[in-house]
Amino acid sequence: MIKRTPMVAGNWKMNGSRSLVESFSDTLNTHSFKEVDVVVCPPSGYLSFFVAETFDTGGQDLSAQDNGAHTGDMSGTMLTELGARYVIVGHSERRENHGESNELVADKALKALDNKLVPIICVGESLSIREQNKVNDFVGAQLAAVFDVLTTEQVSKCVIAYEPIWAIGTGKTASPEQAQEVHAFIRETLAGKEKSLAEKTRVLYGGSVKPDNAAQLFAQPDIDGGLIGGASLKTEDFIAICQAAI
Ligand SMILES: O=C(CO)COP(=O)(O)O
Repeated sequence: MIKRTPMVAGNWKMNGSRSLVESFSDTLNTHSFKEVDVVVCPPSGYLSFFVAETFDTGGQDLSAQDNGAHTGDMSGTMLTELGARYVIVGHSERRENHGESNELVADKALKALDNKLVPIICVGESLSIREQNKVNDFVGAQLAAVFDVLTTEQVSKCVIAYEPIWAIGTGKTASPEQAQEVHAFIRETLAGKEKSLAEKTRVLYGGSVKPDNAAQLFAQPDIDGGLIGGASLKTEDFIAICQAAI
């Protein structure tokens, strides 16, 4: 049985400030996170202001292209040069607000790997999909698109994040049982490709994770940590969530 190191990643979305980056770095660096991998994903313009000693940084998106006439986009190489080790791909806000398809998300994951970045691939359903009892079909299709582009070996280098859209920023967390059910499905899907892939791959939960619900969620057998939005902007809350993952 392979032991997976838990992971907590903060997604600042389009929030924060230079002074928050500085105070965040100072406080986080006084903690040693030995048994949990801690990642902060700020808006990319802030990446180089981080002094990250006890944690890593990541981008929130990258282009599927290497360079060229793509105004406003950021390449994997650029993120790497700014010190990022991870990058979120396929967040539901990008899928919805920027029309990103399952196929484009898979291409972005591949581009991240090409640039030695660890992709955190987000999947998750809307409330209407859940109400139609189609969660597994929907999440299964999102994962299938990844397997169309990435080899099993490449998927083993990724992190998956299950983020039900109805739980993002709503204060409506999935219950530990609801989250575990989908995490188990994701792990079965990975096992369908290769047993060791399911054992190795970290699957995070995201959606209204707070210090008071994190421990219960992270205690589920198939939940390896969290992708945190709002609470990742409050240093003490974020640290408490990181500690709940150990
Ligand atoms: O979207 C999320 C992280 O990527 C979750 O956001 P909240 O934690 O604010 O619900």
